[in-house]
Amino acid sequence: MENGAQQTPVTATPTPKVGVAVFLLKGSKVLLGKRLSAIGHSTFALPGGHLEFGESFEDCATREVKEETGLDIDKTEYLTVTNNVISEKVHVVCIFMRAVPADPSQNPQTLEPEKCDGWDWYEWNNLPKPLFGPLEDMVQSGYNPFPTTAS
Ligand SMILES: Nc1ncnc2c1ncn2[C@H]1C[C@H](O)[C@@H](COP(=O)(O)OP(=O)(O)OP(=O)(O)O)O1
Ligand SMILES: [Mg+2]
Repeated sequence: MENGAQQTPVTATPTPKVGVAVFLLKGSKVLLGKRLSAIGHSTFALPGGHLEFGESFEDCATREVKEETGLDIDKTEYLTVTNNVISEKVHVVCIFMRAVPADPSQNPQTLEPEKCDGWDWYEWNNLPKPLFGPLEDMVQSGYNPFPTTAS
């Protein structure tokens, strides 16, 4: 959000927000970046952000990945939702989506350097540490974002 129009006044009662995070998958790799935002500082997280008023989950995923990495995505689909009480003041219901890069040769760019240290592809079986709390919880629970291959 650029203009801050939807920001909650500091005096208001905290309310849950809706976040959308995207498992951008390339082969057996996933795109992660080290967060520089206050929430989850120095942890590795998926691209994503807050759902804007009137937006679909798919459009939010497409917009946030483009804003943060410059990448265009394809085959965007809903995966799951988690409820994250991150601190006394931060409660985010996070919608997890899955997508693939529209052009696998396109490299991610660090378009919001104040929010992310840089993007890279990581093997799902060799993820960097520490992961962003909500993502770590999913990994610990055995969650796998990759499509199951037909046997
Ligand atoms: N990888 C993730 N796992 C779980 N929750 C996530 C993940 N990424 C984001 N979220 C949730 C928690 C975040 O507080 C919330 C918003 O994402 P965040 O990256 O902090 O916003 P943003 O600054 O990129 O977007 P905006 O400009 O829309 O506020 O979504
Ligand atoms: Mg973000």
